[in-house]
Amino acid sequence: MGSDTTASVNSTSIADASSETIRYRIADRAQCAAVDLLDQTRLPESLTRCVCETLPQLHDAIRRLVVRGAPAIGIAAAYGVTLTPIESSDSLETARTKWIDAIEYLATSRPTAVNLFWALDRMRAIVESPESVSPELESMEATAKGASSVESLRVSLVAEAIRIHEDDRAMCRSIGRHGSGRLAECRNVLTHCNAGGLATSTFGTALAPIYYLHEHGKTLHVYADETRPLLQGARLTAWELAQAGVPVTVITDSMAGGLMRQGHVDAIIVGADRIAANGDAANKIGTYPLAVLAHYHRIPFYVAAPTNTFDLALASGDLIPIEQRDGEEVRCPGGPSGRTMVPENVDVINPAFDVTPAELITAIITERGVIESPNVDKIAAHCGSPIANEVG
Ligand SMILES: CSC[C@H]1O[C@H](OP(=O)(O)O)[C@H](O)[C@@H]1O
Repeated sequence: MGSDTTASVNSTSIADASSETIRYRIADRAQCAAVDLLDQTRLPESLTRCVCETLPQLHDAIRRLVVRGAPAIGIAAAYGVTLTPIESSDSLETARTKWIDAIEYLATSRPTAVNLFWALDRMRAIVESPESVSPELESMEATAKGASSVESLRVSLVAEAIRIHEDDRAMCRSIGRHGSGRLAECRNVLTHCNAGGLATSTFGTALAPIYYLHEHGKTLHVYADETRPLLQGARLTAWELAQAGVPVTVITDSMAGGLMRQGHVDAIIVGADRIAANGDAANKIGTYPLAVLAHYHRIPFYVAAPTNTFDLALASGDLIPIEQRDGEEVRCPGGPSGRTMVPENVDVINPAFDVTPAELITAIITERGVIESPNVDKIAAHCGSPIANEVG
């Protein structure tokens, strides 16, 4: 294998303590590229890297939440496409077929976060676009010289994956800027699961306004729901906020309502995995009850997400596919080595997400601005796309 050149995205912001969530390594001719992931299943006890060199390794890493968070799995999957084994003898047509097969395989890793499919669609567009192959490489002379149209297309795919990564960095910072005005007067903000730098390229979505304000001298206190069963809030949000010097208190999910009733929560901000055309938002299980409690207690409830989290083909949140995960995650909260907390002959269910109706969302904060009281017309205008067909 040639000498490795780690093409990581350089860290610049305070949230970048975790921005090394995803790194990409390019070897000579990229026949041995690798996607280098911070293994989020090992946080907060250890900082362990999981280096994926094959499609099955990357698929498994997404499936096991080694890398997780809607934008982060999109970025990882985009890089994952370039891990596709292409033989030097492959024709352009054969290579294109292998890349499309890889895209369709990676699309089976998790069903809910639309960012995964959005990123894979961007990669598919490169594979299928004639412009992705340098015209001069199409000539017989270039091929005779050893240049390869397959090589040209592979380079275009790597470039697109890096662009997806870089675009996400810019989107997260914009979300931070747009959301900061909503939280600037708050003292205590509650969040659920992890929608920070670990869930994105860096800086996060729900945590972005908090990091932005912290960078500009206004530091909030954050209540982090532990977020059962996988505890992304306790393990990941608390870790990255503490790394960034933002005061954070972990609470059990069941404590949130009491804190709101006592007046200890000034606002709630969460991420999203998929937002339907009418503004209904799917997010980590336990988000919907927070929205209901916030509505009852008249506390602002914000969803922060880039516009590539909107799925305008779905008219309502009832149509969002909800990932059903292994019940073992509920039975053994400490993981395979932990104690079983549920009697063997008792059933469990483990939906990874729930859906919050748009009417419970005060505003959706994106990289383009803020959608107040979201509805289908405002979202279509905001995203600049045709309105989804009204069904159901
Ligand atoms: C910035 S998207 C974060 C979003 O993704 C999380 O789900 P998971 O940890 O299963 O990937 C959760 O819903 C977060 O809000």
